[in-house]
Amino acid sequence: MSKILSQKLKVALIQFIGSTADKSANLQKAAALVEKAVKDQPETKLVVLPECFNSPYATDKFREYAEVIEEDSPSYKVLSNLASKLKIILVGGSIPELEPKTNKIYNTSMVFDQNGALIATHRKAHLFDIDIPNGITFKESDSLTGGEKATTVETSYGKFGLGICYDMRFPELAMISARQGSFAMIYPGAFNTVTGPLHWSLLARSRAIDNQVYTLLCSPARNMNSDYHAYGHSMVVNPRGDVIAEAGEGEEIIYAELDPEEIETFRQGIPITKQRRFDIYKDVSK
Ligand SMILES: NC(=O)CC(=O)C(=O)O
Repeated sequence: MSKILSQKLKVALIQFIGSTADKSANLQKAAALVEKAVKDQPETKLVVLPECFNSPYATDKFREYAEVIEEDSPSYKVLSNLASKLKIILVGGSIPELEPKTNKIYNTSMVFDQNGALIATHRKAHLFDIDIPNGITFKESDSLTGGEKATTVETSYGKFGLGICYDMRFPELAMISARQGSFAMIYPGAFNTVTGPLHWSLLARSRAIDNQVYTLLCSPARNMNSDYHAYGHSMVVNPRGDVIAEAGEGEEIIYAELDPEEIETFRQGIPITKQRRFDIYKDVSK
């Protein structure tokens, strides 16, 4: 049987502050760090950037920083060039996207392959509208529109599912991708100092063990000069639910090796992927 991940895959998650007011400086910094990640550990083949990696994470700023997704838009150009120059799969965190036909704004992740081709986009499907008394109030739907699809990305190594931040609270997206044969779920995400300690690691581990896949969460580093204080703690969780790499709160690049044997071994030991009772819950399994 062919493996869902074709070979061992070294990944890097770039946790950094890209939320300053100067978008082009944020973009240049992201590019420099992606180059550094691959230079420091040349076997790295997949790199992930954080949610809103080149703009403030603020509902009143999304429109100002938004880009149309097309070949000559600034983020597209930089990410595509990096991916082809470094011969990596690049999960470009997310950016505010302007859809020119409807004038709507989305929170969108672009993924590029080793040739610099855009192979997927995912629009954050579940908007972060929450109100925790004495905690945090945030309403992405003040300026954003939610995406309409689950996203599974096909690469030369195998498939992975892609969600953005709040999407990870909804197990269905991960379940759909895992059942399509994904080896990992990747979530650029910016939890905060209220919800991060509560749920970040728990959700990463839950999505991993629900589906026996790797889970990769890539956060911005904490910026105390911005209004939104990202949690940090970018992490990689293996299919058994162990955190195998974790950042602190500051700027940091973390690495991990994803191993197809590990997926197979965990799945053989606890064979939930073969024990599903679709006769009972077929209505939620598609
Ligand atoms: N920022 C988000 O989209 C989600 C988040 O912070 C949370 O779910 O908590």
